[in-house]
Amino acid sequence: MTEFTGKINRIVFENDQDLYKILDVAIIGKLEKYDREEIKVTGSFGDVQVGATYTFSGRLIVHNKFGLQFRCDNYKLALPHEKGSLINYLSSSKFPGIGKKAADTIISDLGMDALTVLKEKPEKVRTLSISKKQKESLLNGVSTMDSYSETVLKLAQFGLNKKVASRLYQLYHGETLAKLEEDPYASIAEVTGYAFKSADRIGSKLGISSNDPKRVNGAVFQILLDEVAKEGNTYVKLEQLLQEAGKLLQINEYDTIATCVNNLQHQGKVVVMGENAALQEIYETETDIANAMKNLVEKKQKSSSYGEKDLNLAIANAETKLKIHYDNTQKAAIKNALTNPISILTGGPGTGKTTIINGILLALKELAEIPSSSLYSTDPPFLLAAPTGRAAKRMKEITGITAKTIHRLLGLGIGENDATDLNELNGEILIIDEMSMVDMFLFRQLVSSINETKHIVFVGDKDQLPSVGAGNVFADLIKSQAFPTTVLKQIHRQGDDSSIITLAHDINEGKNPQELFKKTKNYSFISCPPHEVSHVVSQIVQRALAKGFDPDDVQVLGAMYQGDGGVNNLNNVIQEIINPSKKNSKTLEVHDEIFRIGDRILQLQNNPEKDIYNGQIGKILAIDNDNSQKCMVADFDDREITFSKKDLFDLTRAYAITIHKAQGSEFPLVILSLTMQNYVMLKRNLLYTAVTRAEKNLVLIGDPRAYEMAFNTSGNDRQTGLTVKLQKILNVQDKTVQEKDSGKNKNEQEEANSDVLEDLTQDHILTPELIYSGRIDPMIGMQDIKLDAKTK
Ligand SMILES: Nc1ncnc2c1ncn2[C@@H]1O[C@H](COP(=O)(O)OP(=O)(O)OP(=O)(O)O)[C@@H](O)[C@H]1O
Repeated sequence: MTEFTGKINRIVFENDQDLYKILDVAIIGKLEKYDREEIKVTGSFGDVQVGATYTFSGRLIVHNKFGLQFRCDNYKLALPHEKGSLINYLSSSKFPGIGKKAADTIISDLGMDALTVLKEKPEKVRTLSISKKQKESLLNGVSTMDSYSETVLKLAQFGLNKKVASRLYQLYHGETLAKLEEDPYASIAEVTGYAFKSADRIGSKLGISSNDPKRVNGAVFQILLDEVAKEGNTYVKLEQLLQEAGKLLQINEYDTIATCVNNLQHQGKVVVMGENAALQEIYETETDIANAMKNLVEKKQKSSSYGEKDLNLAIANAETKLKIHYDNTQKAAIKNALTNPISILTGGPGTGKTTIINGILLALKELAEIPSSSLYSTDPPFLLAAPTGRAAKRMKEITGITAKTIHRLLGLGIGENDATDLNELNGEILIIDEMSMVDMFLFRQLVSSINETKHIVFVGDKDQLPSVGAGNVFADLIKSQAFPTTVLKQIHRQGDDSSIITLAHDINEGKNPQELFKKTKNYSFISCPPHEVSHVVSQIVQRALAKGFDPDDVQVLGAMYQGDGGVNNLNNVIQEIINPSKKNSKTLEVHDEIFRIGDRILQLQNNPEKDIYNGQIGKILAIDNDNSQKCMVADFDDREITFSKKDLFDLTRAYAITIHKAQGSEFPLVILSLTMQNYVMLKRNLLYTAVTRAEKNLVLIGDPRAYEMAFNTSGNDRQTGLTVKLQKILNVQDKTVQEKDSGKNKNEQEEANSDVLEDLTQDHILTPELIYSGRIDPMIGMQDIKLDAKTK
């Protein structure tokens, strides 16, 4: 470790995302083994000031391109040592309101160590004969004197790693320690990696007691957050919340926990509705969606209504153009789309969803007399979008009309755009495909960006796995019965691949389980124990390649990353077969994974800037180890995308991927592995989603019991509140009553609607009094636990 003092001449590079900076520093005194006057210093820095002097510790390194640099691990502000400089520093912009005279007073009263003294004993400020405002300014300046290294060191003593400490610093700057010492639990979820366990390490060092409200609040908050992030649920049963919080806190004072739930409610962080509790933000997301949907439905009057005769004629013309005959359900779907402001289309593979989208567009073009020139322009009146690039591409291929990812359509995450600056959506029609993949947050942004669209059609397969992000929007929209919905059941796809489709529909309907284990032309089952999965997979892959399959067409799917038969291990095995290491070939190593040129890769996060999305598959074209900003180039759907070293954390190899990541993609040959190691995940919608990824061939391997279990366990059971909110706000139940009681006048009806709105925002929030008045018993379900403890 070397140390030197220097003055920052300028900040050459800084990054908004983290604290990494490159500084141009003039050396004061000497830096060992370096004889020039200036040096580039790199590392993580807080709010360092140009012109200020710091002591840097670290080591000299040789950068491939830029030569000798100083990599700084730790640094400290070097306070001015002689009076003139200290006066200049105190009267600088860092301490607004303090001039040379006040600076002189401070030094005369507290000496040359004034700043250190004030940092350690801020109360000494009282002894100074300067104004109140100047005292405040002085203490402010002192508290934010760069303390990044100090903060990281202190947080390391609390067991926080540098990454988390840096993220906290980025948020709170010089006040990080003060914030955490005041309430370590209040920052849970503010930065990635800082959860209850981290907060609790600080809490216990600070001597915060186990039932301290701050600690209890933190645990309650953590349980609610986990429920959203891990389970995708938008609320938790109060009983479960109290139990789990008790477990996390290791206390059984459930009334204390209930009081804290109420306090969080008063603070506007949690909402209690009946016997459930939700994070305020999540509750509001669902409420916003319900409100936006209501507004869209109310624009009904503005949506064009076409006569039955014209509709039939337009559909018949579309049939002629496409050379098909729509069955009656398909025709009903097209009519639904063209006569309602919002409609829904759901169906399994091969039921004709894409063919119907085409029909809707062809018929609408004729009915609304849209000229072809505007239809095929870059800004068409028909807005087509899907959550993945792949699905958008398919829509475009089939309809010929521009289709975008939802992110692109909204301009989300691109450039400076934030949630308040989204594109306004206007057009004759908006069609969203692969709706099951859209989570509640993206959906809220989508529906709140719609300005004038006469028709909106949501298309998808409600029985697929729900979105990766929280909520179960598509299923909830359908369940609410608030929108005309067509459920397609008839399979239209014919040919070699149809046995897989029949199997998929059987799985979905829970019919004919024996079909899973049959050997057909398109699919077969191979039974093997978990420790043999990787061997069997490698045999099948080799056989498929020998039979002439293109390596890009072979996709292995699993349920989990870890374990012998997990996706990570399978990637190692298949990479060695499909893309083995060659002498002198360039490789990149990230997180124990080796990437080679030619590797198939998977993007793990949405990256609207690069226009690549979670679940998208690409192929590595080039690797440059010496260029950290452009270390990899990969092909994603015929576009060359450049990756920096940091971007690589969002990539993994894609020879084997999880079923969740495969949503929205299809492959000619799918090899699916399921064993009882995947116990917790074995649900029908997982198996159904996996099987429907296979276009032509499917090999099922693993434990037959695992397949049976998945077959017999219903899925799509997220706890969400959207259905009820939609039904209330759109008065779904009352609609039937209204039909019977059509005598009700308009004013009465409007009154009823406004009651519902009120009910949605007010009545569902339980006050603490209500909890204690017996509607919610904070001890619900706890009796058993106590009993258990006693019997033990
Ligand atoms: N009414 C019909 N008559 C004849 N063929 C049809 C009809 N409807 C759909 N098809 C054909 O069935 C096949 C599947 O249709 P389509 O691709 O639209 O289904 P999908 O629901 O979008 O399926 P997937 O989700 O698997 O892509 C296509 O080849 C399509 O041309």
